[in-house]
Formats: sequence, C-alpha cells, structure tokens
Amino acid sequence: MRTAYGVETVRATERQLMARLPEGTLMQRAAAGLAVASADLLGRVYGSRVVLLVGSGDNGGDALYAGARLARRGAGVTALLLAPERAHAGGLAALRRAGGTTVHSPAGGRAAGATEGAADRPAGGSASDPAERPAGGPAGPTAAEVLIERADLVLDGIVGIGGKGGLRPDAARLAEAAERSRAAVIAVDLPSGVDADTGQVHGAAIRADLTVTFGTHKPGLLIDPARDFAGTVRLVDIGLDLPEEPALEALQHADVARLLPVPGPESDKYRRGVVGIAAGSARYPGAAVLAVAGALHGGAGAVRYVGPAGDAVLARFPETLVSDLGPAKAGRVQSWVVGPGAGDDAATVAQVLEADVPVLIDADGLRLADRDTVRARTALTLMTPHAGEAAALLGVARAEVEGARLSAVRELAARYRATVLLKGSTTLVAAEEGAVRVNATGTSWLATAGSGDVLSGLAGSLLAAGLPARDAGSVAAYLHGLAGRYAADGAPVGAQDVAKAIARAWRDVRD
Ligand SMILES: NC(=O)C1=CN([C@@H]2O[C@H](COP(=O)(O)OP(=O)(O)OC[C@H]3O[C@@H](n4cnc5c(N)ncnc54)[C@H](O)[C@@H]3O)[C@@H](O)[C@H]2O)[C@@H](O)CC1
Ligand SMILES: [K+]
Repeated sequence: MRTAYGVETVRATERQLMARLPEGTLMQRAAAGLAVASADLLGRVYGSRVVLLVGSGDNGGDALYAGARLARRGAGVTALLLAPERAHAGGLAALRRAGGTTVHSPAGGRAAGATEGAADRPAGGSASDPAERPAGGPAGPTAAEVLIERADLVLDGIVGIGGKGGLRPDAARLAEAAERSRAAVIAVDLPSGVDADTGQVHGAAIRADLTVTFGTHKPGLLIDPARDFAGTVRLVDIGLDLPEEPALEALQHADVARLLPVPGPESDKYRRGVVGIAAGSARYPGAAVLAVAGALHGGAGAVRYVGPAGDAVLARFPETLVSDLGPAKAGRVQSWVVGPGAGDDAATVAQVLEADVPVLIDADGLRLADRDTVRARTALTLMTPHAGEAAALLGVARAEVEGARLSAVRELAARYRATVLLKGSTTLVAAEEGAVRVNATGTSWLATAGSGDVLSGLAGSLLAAGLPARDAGSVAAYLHGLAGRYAADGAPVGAQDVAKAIARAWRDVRD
C-alpha cells in the first residue's frame, strides 16, 4: 500500500523525531537522498551545471545542502536566492564551502548583468515585476533565466510543505524559466506552488520531471491537478514514525490480489454472489450491455439483469439471468447496480434503493435518486459520479470539483452518508470515515463513452461478492484502469475492449 500523510501529521512526527536527534539530522538525511536522486538523474555529476532555486525556508535548506554535495563531486552549482537575507544560513555556508556560488535572484537583472560563477552578487537590479523592467524595447532574459536556460539540472527548493497559495511573481517567473529550459527539474519535497494536502494548484507552479519527497508521500503528490506537476515521485526515508491511519492510500498489485474474491471448493454461483443490474433504456440499451460486461468480470457468481434492454443483453451475454419484472420481483441478489443509461426511469431507481443489499448508483441514477432516501439507507451505498455529476450533487461548478477533488469527494461522502468514487484521471474513493483511496492505474484513453458503465458493473459485482464499498470501489477502479491500459496500448479504445481486458488485469494482479 502506498500511503500519504498531510502536513500537520508530517510536522508533528518530525517534531517528535527531531527532539531525539542531533540538530539538523533530518535535513541532512533529506539532502543526502536528494543528492543521490540528482546524481542518478544526471548520470555524470562532474562537470554538470546545477541551478538551485532557493526560497526562504527549510525547503531551500535541503536544496542548498544537496547542492553542496553535488559541488563536492565536481558539479558547477549556482544557487538563485529569492530572499538572500532569509535563505537557510547553514545550507548557504555549506554550499560556499563546497565551491558553489550564490546569486541574488529576484529575476529582474538583464543577462548582461550576470556572469556565471560570479559569487555572492545580485543578478542585476531589483525589479521583480515585468512592469518594472526598463522601458524601451522587448525585455531580454534575466540573469537568472539565462542560468536556468544553460543548466543540466534545476533543483526546486522554493517552497515545500510551508507553502501557502500559488507562487509569488518572482518565484513564478523562475518556474516558467525552468519549464522552458531543457534542464531536468527535480522538485524538493513537492513542486513549489502545489498544495501538499489537497493537490490544488493556484496559479503558477513548478513542473518537475522528478519529485524527491521526504518521510512520506504528501496527498497532493497523488491527486490531480498537482500530481501532474510532480512527475515521477521518489520517496526518501528520513525515519519518521507515522501514525497508523494515513490521509490517503493507494492500492498496489499485492493489496488488490489480497482483496480479490476467489471462489473456494464449496462455492456455487449463489454463494459467490449475484449482482443485479438495473440499467439501460429503450434509448440507451448499450449502457446495459456494458454494465453487464463489467459485472461478468467482477467475481460475482451470476449477473441478473432487469430493464428494457434484455434482448440486447442476452444477444451478447447468454449467461445473464434476465427478468422483466422490475427490481423488487426479479429474484434475490447480493447487490444492485442502478443508473447507467437509465434515462428518466425514476421508479426503478426508487425500487432499487429500497433493497436491503449494497447498491451502486451511477450516471442517470445519481440524478434520479431521492437524496433523503440515499442518506437514510442502512445497507451500503456506493455512488460513482464523474466530476460533472459530482458538481451537480454538490451544487457547485464542475471546475470547482476538478480543482479540489479531495475535498469534493469527502464532502459528498459526508453529505450522502455513502461511499463515493469520484472518477477522473486520479480516481478517489472516500467513505464517511477513514483514509481516502486514490487510484492511479487509469489512462486518459479511458475517458470514452461507456467506460463508466463497465466500471459500475465491475464494482457492483465485487459488492455482490462481499467486498465492503471502499474496497469494491477501489479494486474496481484499479482493475478497470489496468484493463484500460492494456486495451488501449497507446491508441483509442472502446468500452467493450476495456471490459474484455479486465480478465487480463485480474490475472496480472494475482500473478
Ligand atoms: N521540518 C523538518 O524536520 C524537515 C523539513 N524538511 C524540509 O523543510 C520543508 C519545510 O520547511 P519550512 O517549514 O521552512 O517551509 P518551506 O521551506 O516549505 O516554506 C516556508 C517559506 O516559504 C515562503 N512561502 C510560503 N508560501 C510561498 C509562496 N506561495 N511563494 C513563495 N514563497 C512562499 C514563506 O514565506 C516561508 O518563508 C519541507 O518541505 C522539507 O523540504 C526536510 O529537510 C526534512 C526535515
Ligand atoms: K519545492
């Protein structure tokens, strides 16, 4: 299991540990790990050009100490100090002792004002806003920008877990220069400008190829949009003694393998669970077929279908038990999936919600379900909205959900007293309490019509097999994401192909 802890927890555990260790030990551990990761990325340290972006906190300290280690191995290291008077004193001294140089960098000075290797001098004037640049003619690159442009590696130590809001203008300009440069960019602890706890990005942020994070992953490193800024994430152990329950957790192959329902010698189709699918309409029969396709691959012993698309379902999947009597009279099931392609059939949704078994509500079902009835249910409820549907359920704009996915999914779970799976490039699953699960196996090719119907069937099937809602949702998202990758293989993919590839995902996870 990959886990992530929020800033408050990191700070508390760091305090405990620091009280027992000589001063500066943790920063040295962090810097050592950062230097190793930098050397790995550079390949050859000797003769390489390394630029450190240094803010006013300990994040900058990490960068300076790592820069000192690289300088000792023969790299040419220049630190751009955003606030020289507040830069980490010990780190500055270490860098200078190792032969590194420092440059004052509110990015105002023109390139002519900077000489590479000029130690301890301002890189030009103090103008830090484009409006303050010398008038007349297009402004050339600043000294800092030229250094970044020529670098092989940029270490982003502008701000770490102490960051508040988006980057300030002078820091934002360095982030833009780093993005333009061909240099590899390593974010120290997390990309400056992203919110460690939520994954929100307010304005400019560093775009990293690699993030070297200390002690634990931070939630923001696993959730979009911030995840996209982090690149590959490498965790450096600094010895933190973290509490049992993380803020966020991400299943890995071994976790999924442990959770998958596997039939024993005594199993028959009823003991393995029957999943009921109440989906599709005369207008959208395909949604029923796809939900059934997902359900057949989810580990339940049988799939029961109710709705107007029975013929279409049977034509594709003759093993389905089809009924046209409606959910209440269809026969026993251990879980229901309701909503995909349901159109305006509110009566079916209402009948399903009355059942005393776990219910998965998706798509049209999310719109048609009576909210008080959902809240009052005693059996499990799993809701599977995409960002647009989540926005409608919360009464906010879609962009608000997309920008703050973690708080949106938590809020939905609390408001509807349900487990909620929020679909997207990083799918999140939140129950009313406990760690939120994040899934990152997906691919953007999965954003295809019908793909969500397959996911619903799959997750519903896992519910019927007896998995709790959080496990059913996160295991389904994991398998579905993998299946999407296999089916797409770098090219557009249809939902049916995703359903077919679930078996391969299942086998790979169990191997
Ligand atoms: N506390 C510890 O034991 C350890 C901390 N470490 C490092 O220390 C970092 C935390 O250090 P700090 O608490 O000093 O905080 P940071 O260095 O993350 O940031 C604080 C400074 O950044 C400035 N700042 C805040 N928001 C900004 C923004 N949007 N734009 C520009 N500047 C901004 C603040 O004015 C403040 O001076 C971690 O992320 C990690 O890199 C590591 O050395 C490991 C050990
Ligand atoms: K950083």
